[in-house]
Amino acid sequence: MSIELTAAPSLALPIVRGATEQHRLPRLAVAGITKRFSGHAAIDDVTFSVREHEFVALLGPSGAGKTTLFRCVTGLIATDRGQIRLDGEDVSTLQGHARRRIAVVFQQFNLVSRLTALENVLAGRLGYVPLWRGWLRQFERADRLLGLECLDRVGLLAQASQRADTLSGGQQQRVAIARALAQQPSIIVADEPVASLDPNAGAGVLELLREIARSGGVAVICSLHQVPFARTYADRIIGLSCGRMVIDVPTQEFDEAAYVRLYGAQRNGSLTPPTQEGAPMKPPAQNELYAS
Ligand SMILES: Nc1ncnc2c1ncn2[C@@H]1O[C@H](COP(=O)(O)OP(=O)(O)OP(=O)(O)O)[C@@H](O)[C@H]1O
Repeated sequence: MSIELTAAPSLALPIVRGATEQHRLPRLAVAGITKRFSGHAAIDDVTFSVREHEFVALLGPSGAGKTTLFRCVTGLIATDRGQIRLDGEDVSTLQGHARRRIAVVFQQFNLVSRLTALENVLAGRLGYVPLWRGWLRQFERADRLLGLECLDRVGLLAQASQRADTLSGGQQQRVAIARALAQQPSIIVADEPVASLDPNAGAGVLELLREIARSGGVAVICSLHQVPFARTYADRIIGLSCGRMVIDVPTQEFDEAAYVRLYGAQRNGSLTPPTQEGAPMKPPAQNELYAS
């Protein structure tokens, strides 16, 4: 298929090489947020930021508060205390288009199975077109071209007219990422995006998210249960335990002590222990990627 992309709003942004941490703009800034359910703090005084071009992995045991944190960040639930800013704006005040700058990728893809890959991607444009156009699925040419560009970006241009429910799990998650890109987001919040995928498809999806962060101005924060995946793909690792943020380090500094702080003592010996306390661990071997 040959397409002319010049009419569509472009996703192509220059790769920033050599840009230091200080030069990168904070996309998401979370300051001292707390969320309680029936008096119990699911997240407690959490502070961190995610900068443009950054891929941050959020780790933590079950019940640590990862989903609650994401629900606060995406505005699905209100916090009891603290502030969340997107590109400097208070998230709780964002309306319409501005709210679409936070895109979410779910574990279960959340595609409409009877629609094509392209139609699913165009759902990412719904906040940008008049309501009646969305209902009738009558999108402008520029939106359709943008949708195709997004599918091309995730390697699925050839599947544009294929029904979503005929795609593999890995392909469906790529369509979901293309839909997120169609929102032209400042940040992509990915809630366990590889939990339903086999190791190779999962690695492909994380590689794609990392590439999106690096080559565009988009920031990515991604919760994971696979520590080796986080160590392979993330620029930075933050960790929640019992609702509190206990780790916020560049990935190469995520050592044995950090692992134990988050999860307690290792039971399966899947991560190579450091030679001395606090020393960085070796990058994981391919067969370790799904070990923990
Ligand atoms: N709507 C709710 N009402 C009451 N308690 C809740 C609610 N949502 C979350 N919680 C509680 O908040 C805590 C954190 O839950 P959360 O789902 O955020 O953890 P998680 O780290 O995402 O877990 P997992 O990795 O298993 O998905 C848990 O104790 C949970 O029971």
